[in-house]
Amino acid sequence: MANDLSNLSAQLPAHAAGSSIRYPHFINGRYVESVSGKSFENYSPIDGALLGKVSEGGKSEVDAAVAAARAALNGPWGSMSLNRRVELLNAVADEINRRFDDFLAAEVADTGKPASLASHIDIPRGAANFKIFADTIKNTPTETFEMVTPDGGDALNYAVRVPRGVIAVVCPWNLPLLLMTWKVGPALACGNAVVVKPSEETPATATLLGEVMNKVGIPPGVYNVVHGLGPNSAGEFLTSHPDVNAVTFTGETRTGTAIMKAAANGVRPVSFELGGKNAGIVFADADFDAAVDGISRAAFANCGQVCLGTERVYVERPIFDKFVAALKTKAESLKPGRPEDKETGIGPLISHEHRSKVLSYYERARADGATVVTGGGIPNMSTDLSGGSWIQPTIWVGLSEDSAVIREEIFGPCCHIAPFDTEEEVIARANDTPYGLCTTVWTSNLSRAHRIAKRIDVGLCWINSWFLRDLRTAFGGSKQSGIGREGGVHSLEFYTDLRNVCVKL
Ligand SMILES: NC(=O)C1=CN([C@@H]2O[C@H](COP(=O)(O)OP(=O)(O)OC[C@H]3O[C@@H](n4cnc5c(N)ncnc54)[C@H](O)[C@@H]3O)[C@@H](O)[C@H]2O)C=CC1
Ligand SMILES: O=C(O)/C=C/C=C(\O)C(=O)O
Repeated sequence: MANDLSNLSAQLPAHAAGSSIRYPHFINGRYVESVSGKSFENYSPIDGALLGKVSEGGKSEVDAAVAAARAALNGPWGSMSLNRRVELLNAVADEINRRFDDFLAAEVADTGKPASLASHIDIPRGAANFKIFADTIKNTPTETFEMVTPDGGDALNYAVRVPRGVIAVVCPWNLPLLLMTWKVGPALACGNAVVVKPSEETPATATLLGEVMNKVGIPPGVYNVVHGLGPNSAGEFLTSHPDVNAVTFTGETRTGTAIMKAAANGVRPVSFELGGKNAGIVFADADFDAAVDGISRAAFANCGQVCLGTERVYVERPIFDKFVAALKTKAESLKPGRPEDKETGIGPLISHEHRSKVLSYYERARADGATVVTGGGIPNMSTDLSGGSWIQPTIWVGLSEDSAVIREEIFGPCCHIAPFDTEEEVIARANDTPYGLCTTVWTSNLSRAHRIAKRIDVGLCWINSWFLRDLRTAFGGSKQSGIGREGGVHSLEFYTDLRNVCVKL
């Protein structure tokens, strides 16, 4: 039996002193190790130190978690009133806020991101994701239709939402708490039970959330966490488990393809938010400073590890040189450093493996003839941080549109900037990608902004902004960037079945 996780928050700050954390599964309200005793190591992106050992789940753990979820649905959770469920989810949000510092420490230990970023975005959103869907499920009506029956009588149709059942929640490592709760919040609000498979890189916050669930009185089995890897491991076993009713996933398009095949067995619905190669478009009439600031965030925030990020920037020719120079200044002002330091402007990548991938694109850009405006390599770090997966924010110009650097998702702090001359041309270039997640357009001409929004093939179009989120709105990607929309009532569409009841009067 693993240590119970009241120890996790106590252990995380102790990382500096060299202690090792255990990350157990959370199944049926209890922290447990794998039956096999297997585990894998988890390293700090900051300095490469061993953070701890994560239990490696297999078929037994997935079976146990799915069975616990099913039992909860057949037991107290399934019969709980909507009001009580909503009360409990609000209590989860309050408890995350009460333990804000513990979640912050866990998220920062996992990802190495600046604490200033996590405390503004990741942790507040972790709590908000429970509150918003508690509100949504309580306040969203369903349809009713009166009808005349063939015999001239009356009938009344009304729809009721019923939970889908056991939901598999497969998560990535870039925004671990935010993205996991973006799925768990609505899934539970709709009355489902979940089995979460966190990314192998970021086990902490999903594990810690188990404590919160127990503390506020969520019944055992409603929220389960099984750690492990993807293929031939917990991820694959979970998504192909016959008693899972639906799968929600955020991550790479290739992984989405594998999960979709697994979900096809048993015809289970999927909700996918996948990769992107998003374009940023800046017109000469834009508020220049706001555009530079917005594109800088879109390219470099979270060390470029945001699926909504911008790796292709198109700038109208009259301001091209000035824009490149200004973005260079921004990139060079982002100082890498310890998450807790106030001056830290950029964290490390998630792992050395991911850094090798990003660096391979940095090499590729050079080979394809790019001019490196800034960056292009690994920054000099102090000895204590030299084992981390640090990388320089990087800007290129001069690549042709068929370079892999322009076409493939890199998921690092980098962008290519190209000049454009006409609206027509830039729309065509922005749309020339198999992806369709989002775009960010900067202009003071609102007619043009609306025209572009209509013609860009994306799920999300930000005008004079980026990553401005209203959680009631539809969120998701077009083309190979995803299937379905979540957010507000759209999440209810995925996490419930709508049952029509027809009453002959
Ligand atoms: N939000 C996004 O769009 C993200 C994109 N990425 C991109 O994906 C690349 C690979 O990163 P990964 O962490 O390996 O992403 P991934 O998409 O392979 O993994 C995400 C999650 O899926 C699980 N998984 C992997 N294969 C699976 C399978 N066959 N069945 C079920 N679950 C499976 C993983 O264990 C993890 O929990 C990165 O280099 C980055 O470019 C990574 C993270 C987030
Ligand atoms: O829901 C949000 O606000 C953010 C979502 C971001 C991703 O899905 C991502 O970076 O993978």
